[in-house]
Formats: sequence, structure tokens, C-alpha cells
Amino acid sequence: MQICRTKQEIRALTRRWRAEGRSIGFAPTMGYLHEGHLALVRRARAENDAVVVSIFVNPTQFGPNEDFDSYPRDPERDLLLLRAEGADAVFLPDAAEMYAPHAQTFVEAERLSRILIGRLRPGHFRGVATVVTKLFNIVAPDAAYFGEKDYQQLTVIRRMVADLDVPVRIVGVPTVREPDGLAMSSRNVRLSPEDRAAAPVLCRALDAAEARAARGPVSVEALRRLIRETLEASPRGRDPRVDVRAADDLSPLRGALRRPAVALISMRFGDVLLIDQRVIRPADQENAP
Ligand SMILES: Nc1ncnc2c1ncn2[C@@H]1O[C@H](COP(=O)(O)OP(=O)(O)OP(=O)(O)O)[C@@H](O)[C@H]1O
Ligand SMILES: CC(C)(CO)[C@@H](O)C(=O)[O-]
Ligand code: BAL
Repeated sequence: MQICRTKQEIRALTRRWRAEGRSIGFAPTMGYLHEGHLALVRRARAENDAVVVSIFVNPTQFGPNEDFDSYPRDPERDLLLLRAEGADAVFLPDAAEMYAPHAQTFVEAERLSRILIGRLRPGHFRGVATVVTKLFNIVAPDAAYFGEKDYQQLTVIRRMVADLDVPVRIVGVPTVREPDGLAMSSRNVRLSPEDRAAAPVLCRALDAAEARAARGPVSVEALRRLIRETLEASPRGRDPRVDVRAADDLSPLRGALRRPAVALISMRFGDVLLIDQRVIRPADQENAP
């Protein structure tokens, strides 16, 4: 496994692979890897001749009062895990390598980046779209793998790639969960034992909404209410946010659930913001092909 710390090194490597006719799968991450990240790497491994993973805690997607400094990091362990998964190269730049000192060009999916998590974290999706564009330009992969857990991020990246004709196939990978249902996240290690015990309420609220929709006709408002009530019953989480939107483009939905929707939720436990998501189909589409 090659470890590249400069753009020049990783560019030279992927250029050589392309010249040899090898397809390249790419999984961008912020490190502190868990089974969710490894699911991206395995999918990339299964679908491509060569696999590149990046590890970069991107400062520009964190707000001034967010957890950039306390974001968990363990690059040595990450490299061991990636070697075991058969990754071919890891791109591990530092911030000075990634960003020119006076950068003033940004990528932003305007409407999508201002709703939901974008309202809680102003500037976040501009930081994500910009760094992902840079990473795509540096690595030039055929396909890139992103977790459905960060559903709004995945939607922003699909939009950006379509709008700017970026020649990369975007693949969404289902959320990997702990045995009690909590979506795996690097930030879970920062939960207190009490908050960790309470956090699966996010998944339970989504299970309840999915089960309700499977039983028969239901309105989007009723689903939203059911999720909110489940979250509000939690003794520990704060500031629950719930939305149910069109699964393909996150446009608002009202009235009867007639098309696939996605429930997007977030809640704070201590100073940790947890998110989760579930695609919910109307009952008559449950068994559709
Ligand atoms: N549980 C998961 N299942 C599948 N993919 C995941 C999971 N968690 C993260 N990913 C994906 O891994 C990629 C890198 O995410 P990142 O490094 O931010 O990890 P994270 O665990 O989501 O961290 P955070 O605590 O910031 O949410 C993203 O595409 C993300 O959606
Ligand atoms: C896509 C990403 C690596 C960009 O920094 C990050 O937002 C993440 O880890 O999901
Ligand atoms: N997993 C999304 C990256 C972030 O929370 O900043």
C-alpha cells in the first residue's frame, strides 16, 4: 500500500494506473476509521482495479465553534486497517498541502447546502463540495464511494457532479450500524456512557416511521410527528431536528406519502451532533421491483 502525502505523489500514481488501463475507486474520509468506512473501501475494492482512500480532516467544513480540534484522529491505526482491506494507496495530505494560502474559489450547491444540516452548520457543505472537487481533481477516480449516513452530503455531491459535468460515478453505500442500531460515526467515541446508551433512539425513531409507512397510507406530517415524539421522549438528547423530504432531491413534501421520501434527523448529545437517515417508501411501493 502506497502512502502519499503530496498531491504530486498521488497524481503520479493514479496517472500510471490509468495508463495501464486500471479503473480507480476512491473513498474520501476524515479518518478514525470504523466499519462504515471499511464498507466503502470493500465496495470500491469489489468494483475497481485499484482503490485509493484519502484521510484529511478538512478545516474548511468546520465552523469556528465546531469540533475541528477535538475531532478524533489515529492515522497509524487507520493505515493498518486499510492495509488489511487491500487498499492500494492512501492520500494523507496536511492542510498546507491541500490549500493554497490565498484560495478564493469555492464550489457550492446553493439551495441544497442551505437547508437541514446546512442551517445548523453554515458553510459546511461549501467546504465539503470544494474539498471533494479538489480531491476528485487530484485523484481522478472512475468511481467515488460515500455513505448514505451523510445523506445530505451524498445529495450535494451528486448534484455538484451533475451540474459541473465531473466525470466520476458516485456510489452511495448503506449505513453500517452498531448492534443496537446506532449508526457508526467517528464522533460516537466522544459520547458519555449515558449518552451512548441513549443515542440509539435516533434509529428507533426511524424504525417507527418506517413501520408506520409499511402499514398503509400515511401523511408526511404524521411521520414527522411520530419521529419527533420518539426523539423528544429521550431523556438525554437535545435539539431534535426532523425533516421528511423527497429522497432524490430533498425537495419539501406535504400531505400523503406518495413517492420515496427520506427522513433526515439530528440530535445533540452533550456537544456531539449525531445524524441519521432512512429512506421510507409508500406502502404500495414496498414490494415494487
Ligand atoms: N456508519 C456508516 N456507514 C456507511 N458509511 C459511513 C458511515 N459513517 C460514515 N460513513 C461514510 O464515510 C465517509 C467518511 O465519513 P467521515 O470520515 O466523516 O466519518 P464519520 O464517521 O461520518 O464521521 P463523523 O463523526 O464526522 O460523522 C463518508 O462518505 C461517510 O458518509
Ligand atoms: C467527504 C468528506 C471526506 C469531505 O471532507 C467528509 O465530509 C466526510 O468524511 O464525510
Ligand atoms: N461526515 C461528515 C463530515 C462532518 O461531519 O464534518
